[in-house]
Amino acid sequence: MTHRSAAITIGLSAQGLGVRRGGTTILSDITLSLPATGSVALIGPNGAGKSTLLRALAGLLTPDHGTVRLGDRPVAALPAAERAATIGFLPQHFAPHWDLRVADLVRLGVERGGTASPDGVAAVLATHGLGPLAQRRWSALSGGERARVLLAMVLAVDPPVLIADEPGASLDVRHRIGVVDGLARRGRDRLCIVAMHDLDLAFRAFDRVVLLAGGRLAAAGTAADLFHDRRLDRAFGVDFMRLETPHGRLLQAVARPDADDIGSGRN
Ligand SMILES: Nc1ncnc2c1ncn2[C@@H]1O[C@H](COP(=O)(O)OP(=O)(O)OP(=O)(O)O)[C@@H](O)[C@H]1O
Repeated sequence: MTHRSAAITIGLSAQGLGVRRGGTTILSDITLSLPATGSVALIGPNGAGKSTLLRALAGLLTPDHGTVRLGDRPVAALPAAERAATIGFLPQHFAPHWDLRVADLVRLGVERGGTASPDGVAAVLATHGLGPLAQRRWSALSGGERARVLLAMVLAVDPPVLIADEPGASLDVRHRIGVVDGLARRGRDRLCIVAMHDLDLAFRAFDRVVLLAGGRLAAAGTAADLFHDRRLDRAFGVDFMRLETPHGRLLQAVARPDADDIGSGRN
């Protein structure tokens, strides 16, 4: 039985989402509707609530208020197997229980996707340029190599909805562009939501941008529209110079004269 064909025709939405942890409000009144296909960059300053929102959208965290729905079905009510086949989640931090070899980790992903042949594993390794690392154990990988293995495992399932939390954070510039561009391209026939700090990549590669600030939805819209929105400057506490080039949109951040001196540790 496959859930993919049913899920791909429906979007993901949140109504009145609120999350509190340790007596603190982390997310407040988030209402958001995302289509069945498209690439969505989730941006916002440190601590804005991006990871928390992604985990709530993936059904990995139970909100204190509101509901997340896949189409018209609450994500919380989906059987675990159906949710896992429908919503892929790429966490910011991951450690496997066992110190497995790369090929075995990829096999786990391929098996979850329902194609457990050795060819399937080899193809996934080749697609992600992981052939040379196939026999390496997880503990012997660099941070960036681990991120690429994790991505290969999740993409092997080929879920109709993919949620990724800063997948490019530990990657060098070539791999970051390759991975994040690849995720954005999934938006042509899937829904792909990616939290990221690289604003240039967000505005160049993604259809839509969602801006979080202080646990609230500060703005959401097409990348073209939001690029010019001054709420960006307010959310990040800087002034952006906006450059539109043949290669994409670029934001050059300029510190405000009255800004706190974050690097000194005195703020
Ligand atoms: N279990 C918890 N208890 C208390 N506070 C928490 C808990 N989990 C997260 N927070 C706080 O909630 C806020 C949002 O965290 P979250 O990780 O969602 O932000 P983020 O936008 O992903 O940040 P970053 O860009 O730094 O990764 C932070 O201030 C964080 O310290």
